[in-house]
Amino acid sequence: MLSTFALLLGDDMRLLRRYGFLAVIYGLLCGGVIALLVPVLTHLLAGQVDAAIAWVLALLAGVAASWLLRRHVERAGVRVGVAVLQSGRHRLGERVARLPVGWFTPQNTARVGHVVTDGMMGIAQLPAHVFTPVICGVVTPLVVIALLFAQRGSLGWIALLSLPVLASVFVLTSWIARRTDAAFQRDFAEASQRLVEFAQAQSVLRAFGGEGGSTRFVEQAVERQGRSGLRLIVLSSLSAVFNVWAVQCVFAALLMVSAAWLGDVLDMGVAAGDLSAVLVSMLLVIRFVEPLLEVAGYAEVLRGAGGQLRAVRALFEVQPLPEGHSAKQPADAGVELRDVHFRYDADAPEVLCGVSLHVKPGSMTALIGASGSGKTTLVRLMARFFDVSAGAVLMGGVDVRDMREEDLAAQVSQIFQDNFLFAGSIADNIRMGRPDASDDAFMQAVQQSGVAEIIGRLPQGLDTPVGEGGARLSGGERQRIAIARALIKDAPILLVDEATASLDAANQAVIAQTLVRLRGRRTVIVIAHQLSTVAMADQIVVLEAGRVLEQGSPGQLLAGQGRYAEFLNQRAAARGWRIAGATAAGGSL
Ligand SMILES: Nc1ncnc2c1ncn2[C@@H]1O[C@H](COP(=O)(O)OP(=O)(O)OP(=O)(O)O)[C@@H](O)[C@H]1O
Repeated sequence: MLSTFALLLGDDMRLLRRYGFLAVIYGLLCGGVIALLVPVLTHLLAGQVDAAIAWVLALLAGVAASWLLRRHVERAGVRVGVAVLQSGRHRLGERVARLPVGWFTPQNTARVGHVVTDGMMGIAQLPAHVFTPVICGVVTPLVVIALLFAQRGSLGWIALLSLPVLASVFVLTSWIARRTDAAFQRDFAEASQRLVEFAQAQSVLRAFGGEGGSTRFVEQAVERQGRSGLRLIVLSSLSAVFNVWAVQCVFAALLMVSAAWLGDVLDMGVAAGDLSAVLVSMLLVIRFVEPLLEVAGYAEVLRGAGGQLRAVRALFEVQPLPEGHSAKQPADAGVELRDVHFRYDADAPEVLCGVSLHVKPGSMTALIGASGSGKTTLVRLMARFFDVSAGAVLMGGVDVRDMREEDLAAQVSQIFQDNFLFAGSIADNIRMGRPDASDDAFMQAVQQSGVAEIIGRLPQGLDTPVGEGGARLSGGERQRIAIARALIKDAPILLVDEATASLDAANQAVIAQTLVRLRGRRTVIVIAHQLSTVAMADQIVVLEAGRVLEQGSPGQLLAGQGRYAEFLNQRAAARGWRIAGATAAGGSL
């Protein structure tokens, strides 16, 4: 717990240390106030009112001091909370910003969102609202134990020995509840995923009358979530009951010993002084148990907080890509892959198995291959979304792992399928490609990308807000803005995923024109889906199951009568089946 706070707070950890120190002092002071009750009660029970007055005054001073200190503790706790929300979020943000781009899957992005919002808020509230009663609930009983020892050894021993027993019970119950909670969170996430999937797939389900199967999956997931939710409720309430019950057992044991002592005093007619000692001890027993009951009540909250802290810690534990520090600049806009191997996870199969490739500066390379052959992975490695498992990716002769992030970013621009837009205006999103671009360069990118046609239709033109993630625009419009952003960046190497699935015919044409325009002026590496694109490439690379099957100019590959030629022949044979007007040059792969 503390180590996660240290990760979040950094230098501000001193605030937590100060808060902890004050909370311990406050717990000791509360114990001190209880200690003052002993002489007050002893004198009052003995009828020595005058002697009691000084102690009563000391007691009142102690109560006032602890009230004042409590305010300080609370303020210190709030300061820690504010530091968690400010520097903690900042530190987490810095960490997340250094993670590999490829790590940002929808699942991981949702994780970050959850941690930064609910998780951090929950953690920020811990010091002020949870830690203070818990720290006092541990420190104050320690003082009371010393007082009990002074009153009667047996009571002191029972109280002292009860602490490790209670700690074990709390740890055991929270371990059981934590395991059940983990199962519930897993089933909850799965049920939510199924429900979202079900909602998103409505058009398909209704068109194909396939609701039955999908509803069954949703129902099964919701049923599983219901079962694990019920188990969690039962076990967590049982844990809470068991914790309180354990404290009550300690209370019962202390009361029994006190009652036996009282019986001895009454039976044996010992001096009245002993009777007041028994009564004072009984009061101490009550003051010993009270804070422990409070701690038992917080066990569930602490367990929940533990989950949030673990989620934060897990984010800090994701390893960022090592930073490159070489000041060596790429010699040209060439790209080279040297015997590249890659797997997404250590225990996953290899997705790329020894790919070697040389892309000349200013040339155009078309990557083609069946779905899953590794085309997207290959261009992701060029943009250093991940690092290769073995081999090397070089830009202008420099290994991308040695390049500073800004140098690599300046070298490469991308037009991929999952283009993200920020919640600014269309102009903001385009200018992001190169904030210092001239107005001429900006307008050129707007024209060339087809954005001019979009803004002509919108009353606010370039100032139209795109909404969160570009939600107010169509997929095609988002794509054009992303193309404009890539064009304005003017990086020497352009990586393009010509994914036809997400492009309408007009946008396909925009991409095609962009490629034609840039051919020979920039190094273009394109995951090609259009035959026209493949035909104009200087080099075609055919991938199959993570290996380069064929590589060469369109003419060479055709002459080689390999997979590419086979594919073109199949296309030619099938052309008779195609709707009039579709030519090889206009078909899609
Ligand atoms: N983020 C990921 N985590 C784990 N495996 C992945 C991930 N992305 C892709 N893969 C796997 O890597 C392999 C290659 O995928 P890749 O997307 O590179 O192929 P592709 O040729 O681009 O396919 P497509 O044309 O369908 O986009 C596939 O088996 C895929 O399941």
